[in-house]
Amino acid sequence: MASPATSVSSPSRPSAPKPIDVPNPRDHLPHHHHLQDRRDTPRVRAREPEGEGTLGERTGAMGDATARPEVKLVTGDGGYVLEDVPHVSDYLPDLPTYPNPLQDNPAYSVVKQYFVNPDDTVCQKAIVHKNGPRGNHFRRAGPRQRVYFQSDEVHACIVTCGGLCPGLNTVIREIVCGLSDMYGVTRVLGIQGGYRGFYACNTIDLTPKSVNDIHKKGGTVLGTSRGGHDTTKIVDSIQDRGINQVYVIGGDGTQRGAGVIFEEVRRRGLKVAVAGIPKTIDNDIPVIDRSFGFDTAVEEAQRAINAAHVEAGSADNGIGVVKLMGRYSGFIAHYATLASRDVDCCLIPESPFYLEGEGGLFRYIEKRLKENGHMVIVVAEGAGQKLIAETMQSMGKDASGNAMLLDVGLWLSQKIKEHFKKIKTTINLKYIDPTYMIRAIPSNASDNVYCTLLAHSVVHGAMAGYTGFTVGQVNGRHCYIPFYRITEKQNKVSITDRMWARLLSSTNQPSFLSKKDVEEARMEEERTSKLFDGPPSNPKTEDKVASNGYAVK
Ligand SMILES: Nc1ncnc2c1ncn2[C@@H]1O[C@H](COP(=O)(O)OP(=O)(O)O)[C@@H](O)[C@H]1O
Ligand SMILES: O=P(O)(O)OC[C@H]1O[C@](O)(COP(=O)(O)O)[C@@H](O)[C@@H]1O
Ligand SMILES: [Mg+2]
Repeated sequence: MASPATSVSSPSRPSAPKPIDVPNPRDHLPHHHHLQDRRDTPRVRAREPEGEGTLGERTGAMGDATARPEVKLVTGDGGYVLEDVPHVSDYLPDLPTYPNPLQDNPAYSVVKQYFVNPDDTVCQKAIVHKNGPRGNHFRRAGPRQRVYFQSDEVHACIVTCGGLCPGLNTVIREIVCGLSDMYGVTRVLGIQGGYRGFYACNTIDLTPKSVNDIHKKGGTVLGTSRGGHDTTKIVDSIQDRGINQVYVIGGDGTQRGAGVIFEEVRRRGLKVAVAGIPKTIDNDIPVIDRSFGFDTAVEEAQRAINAAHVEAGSADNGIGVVKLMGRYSGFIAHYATLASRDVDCCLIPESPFYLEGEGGLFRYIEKRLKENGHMVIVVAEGAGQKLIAETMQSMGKDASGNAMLLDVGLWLSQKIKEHFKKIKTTINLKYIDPTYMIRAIPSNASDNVYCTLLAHSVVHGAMAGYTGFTVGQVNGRHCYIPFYRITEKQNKVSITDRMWARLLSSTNQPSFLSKKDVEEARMEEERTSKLFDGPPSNPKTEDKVASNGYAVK
């Protein structure tokens, strides 16, 4: 503890707000054959609300940790937009750089072009039209020729927050091993018990030896928690311990928290890279292709669905009900249903359903039992919450402010039983709730590889001095995405796209939607996809409230 803080210019804490220039991202790029060599000199602009003064005036406001994040844009020809991430040199302009030690690494020496071209960016929209705009891009992840940290200068820490997810330990392992193997970093601290662990728990030293086997275990060796995000105490702890790279593994709430930490770090003028690795079993983080652990969870869900199918098929009028995770987004239920082909009906939060009458769930169950003698229903935990709330009291919020859900599985099972009793038909209903079983397991092989790549990408980014970013795979390529971009909205199953139609056609279930519902869903998806795929919305002007009640910056 209490080793000298790594703040660069003003070690005393908290330091005075520093003016922040909006830099040209080329300033910290080592090569010269990049953006500026194009015929079009790109323009860098920071977004801000109209009529709120000049750039200079705005930068003063950034000295406040509660200031809204700045959008760093580079524009080019053909509607090209790079939505860039912050860099430590944005607010500490004279930092020295060092050659990347990877260039002397025997394992990597055979790679033809190991360092990524600093001009490389990854497009968010894979599908474009001949005359359409090239659209939004993110900075490509990967090792840079020059780094902003010397190996023996790095003191990294890793924290895991929020719910469990397969692959957490793999990411921890690969950050530790990546830092060590690729950059010769030996000081990595594990923060125990989530965000509050920065100020209320012990820390552990993480070494390649101590993390060697952890990827074979479920959960997180660091422990996790909800709530407890106290920005000042967290950044004090970072400063007091002399930490200069913070790796934060967690979902949307965690990434919001990391964004706030980054703002405070920048306000204090600390040479600290704050980097996120998105974690969510629900796959509800936008922009990225999918979140790690999702594949494993879908695979594990198959076991529950199989059991439900066997049980249902072995009884007269057998009905298997399986509840799967998915608080606000039904991806696990959706993909587990598509993968299984044994499911007759899948209910998710995005698609409201009803029980009684024509086109309702009961009629459909009656029909399936008549046709087939048994059926399987998969229900995401967040489905039908409005319906249930008509008869039950809401359960309030958890420590992070997430809504605690009413048990749709039990409720639905009960309702189905009551209905068939009423129409004097005997059924055999078995309810299977594998909720925590699908997330408390180690990641499968494919997720392990995915976690490894994400961990290496985030390490390269932090070593290169990028900060205030989350690493993510977009259209198959890894890139650095500003925090606000992945927290401004949640990824949801689109009930008006082909993937959901595939499910409807495979289960043959009713859509439960009227024409008006579909129209409304379309309009809503169009509205949010503009926010999602188009040029960034302005986080300074549009305050939103996240589903967990925190203000979205
Ligand atoms: N807007 C926010 N600002 C700061 N911290 C937040 C915010 N939202 C959530 N957090 C913190 O992030 C952590 C994890 O959030 P939670 O919603 O439980 O899980 P997840 O990150 O998986 O979504 C908690 O410690 C919570 O206090
Ligand atoms: O019981 P817990 O730990 O609060 O977790 C339950 C919730 O965690 C999740 O698995 C994922 O939530 P997070 O991504 O916020 O961690 C939800 O599907 C589920 O509702
Ligand atoms: Mg969450």
